[in-house]
Amino acid sequence: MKCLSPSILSADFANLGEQIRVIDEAGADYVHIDVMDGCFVPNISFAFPVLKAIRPLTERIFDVHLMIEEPIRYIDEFAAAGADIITVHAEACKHLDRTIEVIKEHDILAGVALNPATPLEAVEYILPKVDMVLLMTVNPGFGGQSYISYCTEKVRKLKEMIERQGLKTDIQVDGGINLDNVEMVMDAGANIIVAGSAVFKGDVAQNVQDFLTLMK
Ligand SMILES: O=C(CO)[C@@H](O)[C@H](O)COP(=O)(O)O
Ligand SMILES: [Fe+2]
Repeated sequence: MKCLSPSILSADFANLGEQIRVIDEAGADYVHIDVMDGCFVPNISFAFPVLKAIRPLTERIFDVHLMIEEPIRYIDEFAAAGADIITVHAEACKHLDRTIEVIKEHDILAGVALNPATPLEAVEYILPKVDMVLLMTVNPGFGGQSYISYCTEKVRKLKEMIERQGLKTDIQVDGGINLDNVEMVMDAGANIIVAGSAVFKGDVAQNVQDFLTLMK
């Protein structure tokens, strides 16, 4: 199944509720929520109060990407705030397996994210326990950056690793995805597409529809 997950990091925060309504009505499957702590990444975004405020506005899947050190400390709160998927960075967890177990205790989906330069071996043993692997295709921390080209090969290799293990794990790509490269990453094996600036710059509803057309 292919899904579009617009990243609200690039939304107009003064009109966040309205922008969520627009992506929902235009047919976006997920809402990608980037949480940054100023420690794991050199930027700070938002957390529980924002999730709680927007949760009643849409029934779309809340796809929460935690760019925070030791996320195990906050899983319960993100689950209570309405997350449907919680993705943690392998690089940020001292005990990745335990962190995934804690997410699963909430009966929600668990994802593991890797920075561009982190080898795929970091997820090899945890793959059977996770629902999704998020491959960062830019260095995490900011929207609006350019896609790192070596990541296409990484998506392909991850797809092979998943198939070798007989799994159907989702592959999410995140960073620098636009209408010009979305087909390339899907051909490589990605099926959950995050797009921030490419959705929220210009006509948001039209951008969502254009992505969905290419993703059919
Ligand atoms: O996690 C992140 C950045 O750290 C992303 O989700 C970005 O928010 C994607 O934005 P674009 O690269 O699509 O503009
Ligand atoms: Fe993200």
